[in-house]
Amino acid sequence: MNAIQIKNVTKRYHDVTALDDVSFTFEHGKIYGFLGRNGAGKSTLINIIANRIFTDEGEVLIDDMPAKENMDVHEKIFCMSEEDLYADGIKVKDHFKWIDCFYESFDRKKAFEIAERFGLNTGKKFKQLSKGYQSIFKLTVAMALNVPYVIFDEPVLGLDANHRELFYDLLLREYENNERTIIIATHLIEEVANLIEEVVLIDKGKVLLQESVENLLETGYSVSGMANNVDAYCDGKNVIGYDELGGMKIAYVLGERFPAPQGSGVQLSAMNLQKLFVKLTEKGGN
Ligand SMILES: Nc1ncnc2c1ncn2[C@@H]1O[C@H](COP(=O)(O)OP(=O)(O)OP(=O)(O)O)[C@@H](O)[C@H]1O
Repeated sequence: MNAIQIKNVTKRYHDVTALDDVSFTFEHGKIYGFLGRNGAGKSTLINIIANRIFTDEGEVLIDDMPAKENMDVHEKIFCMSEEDLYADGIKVKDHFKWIDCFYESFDRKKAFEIAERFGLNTGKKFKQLSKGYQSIFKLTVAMALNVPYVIFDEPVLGLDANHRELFYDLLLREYENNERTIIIATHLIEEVANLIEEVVLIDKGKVLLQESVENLLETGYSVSGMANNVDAYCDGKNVIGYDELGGMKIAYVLGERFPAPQGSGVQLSAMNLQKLFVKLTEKGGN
């Protein structure tokens, strides 16, 4: 109950298997980072959850109801993505008016407040907005909808650094006031590292890892020093990757962090989320 369950979902495009028997759950009331390299299958899964495309095998359940062509489910979920679903010639404020007519859960007052925070001119037509402001408009709509499940597919494309920070800040505040499930698919991992509670990492159509950020950061660390010292310390440990420069080596390790013995010649440091992601998914893109 109260979750998005992905059950044995497979999706193929001709000879490409975009999703390969994927099963996991987005629980209610958490902020997720949905991560993966280019072509990993993120948008495919998001589009399936949002009912824009269908699975070849398996199904998606939202609050225990099949998501496929189900209006009751439709009202619980909103997906903000790069695709332009808004008519070019309509002013932002009129878009708000129309959305208000179609979505019971749309808070028009909040939409205008958010627009003002971003400096979005609601008197402009959609096509007159810059790329960044078109994204801001779509974010504003997503944030002003009081639905239990909100999915952002690459939400900050085209936003400058100030607007990206404002978006993360507003999202967190919104979440604190109104707990719901927020799923953010992004490549800007470090930017969302402080925002997200749990990571789902997808790689070549399969789930590679689902873990809380806290656990990940606790169990991931790097070991640096002369190559032979690093190798000696890492013997028997779960090393997920290396960087090497001259005789120096850095090993990236997952697991319990045992203090380096005196004289071992290695230094242990925390590993950030982006490094962890890069090392886990390093072996070839699509
Ligand atoms: N309409 C389509 N027709 C054919 N192949 C497709 C189609 N959509 C996606 N694919 C393929 O499915 C795989 C997964 O693509 P998807 O867009 O889901 O990845 P993604 O993780 O969202 O990538 P990115 O981060 O680059 O947006 C890729 O190999 C892609 O080329």
